[in-house]
Amino acid sequence: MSAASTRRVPVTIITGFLGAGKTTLLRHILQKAQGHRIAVVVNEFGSLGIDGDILRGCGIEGCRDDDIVELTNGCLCCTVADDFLPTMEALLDRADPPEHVVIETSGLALPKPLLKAFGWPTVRGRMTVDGVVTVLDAPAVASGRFADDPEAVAKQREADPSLDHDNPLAEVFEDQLNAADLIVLNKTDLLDAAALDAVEKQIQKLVPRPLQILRASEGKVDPAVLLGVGAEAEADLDSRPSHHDAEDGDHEHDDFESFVATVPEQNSVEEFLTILQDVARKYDVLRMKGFAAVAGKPMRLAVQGVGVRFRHEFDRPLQAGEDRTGRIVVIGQKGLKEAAIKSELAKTA
Ligand SMILES: Nc1nc2c(ncn2[C@@H]2O[C@H](COP(=O)(O)OP(=O)(O)OP(=O)(O)O)[C@@H](O)[C@H]2O)c(=O)[nH]1
Repeated sequence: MSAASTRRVPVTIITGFLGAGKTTLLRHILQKAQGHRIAVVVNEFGSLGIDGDILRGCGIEGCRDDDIVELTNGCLCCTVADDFLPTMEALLDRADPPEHVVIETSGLALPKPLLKAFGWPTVRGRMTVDGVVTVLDAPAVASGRFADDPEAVAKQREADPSLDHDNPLAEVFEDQLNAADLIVLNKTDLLDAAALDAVEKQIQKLVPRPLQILRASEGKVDPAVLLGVGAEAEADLDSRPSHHDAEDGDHEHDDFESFVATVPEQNSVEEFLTILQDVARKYDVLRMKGFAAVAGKPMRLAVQGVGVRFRHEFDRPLQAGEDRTGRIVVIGQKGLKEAAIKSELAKTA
């Protein structure tokens, strides 16, 4: 057997909480890594296939549509055997298999079950996990979004000693940190130097072993660093503790909820953004993303919200006769008030 045929295809897993900047980072890598055959596997929670759309729309030369595979049938960490492994095998069995595979997990995925999948006989020996890259939203970490409230935890423990978190966000955050080979501290543009130093110290304390932390804005990290970690992470599972080790990765994400809300054609971008921000604030929404039409505008408006911080752009022309009803994915913690949010988004200002 030749050296080329025994070479294992390196895989990079990009994880990180909802809205941390995974797709932005991936897009940057694809733009900078021209000339390399990279296949991308995207998994979203509560999907309208938006991330796939964004990546396909990147206009990168040599990046073919079939190099971007979307897995929308639930969260990767729960659908490993049904969806994920067959997808990996199909990539490997292509006439021109990729040189590198990058997987963007959903923001709520626990990376460990995915890592374990690389020990399955059908892919073991053909692929290796080059590294798990965990993207962090620096201002969200700084604001304590993922930290437990110690008093609430103590109270909960009194009631049920088997519980160790009052904040499901903290649990996902820790699992994603514990699995990391490399951390990208993203959105550095939104914090000053002192706050960044403090966040970095906080993260160093939380990780189970010393890790390199790369600071980034708009996911701008050198692909050569990101895609050449050489960690062989699948062979090193024990040093990556997970809150769900005892459950053998069986994690139903029942701490979080998501739905798609339809929105009518809007009168103006500004008014629409105000509605979205109000809804995010009032109902503690974690993530919103989707599309809408605006009166008099021939282009589709794409909106992205992480908490109350929103961005928007007109991303593509709306076709003649295309439905001008918009659709927004809304994600939050369990108990999200779906009916109330849908009714607020069904109105225009
Ligand atoms: N200010 C600022 N915004 C950023 C940065 N990186 C990403 N964003 C914005 O943050 C939002 C979320 O970015 P995404 O790349 O979609 O995040 P994600 O982690 O892929 O999100 P999910 O797939 O929903 O979990 C978008 O509006 C981005 O434009 C950054 O460095 N600074």
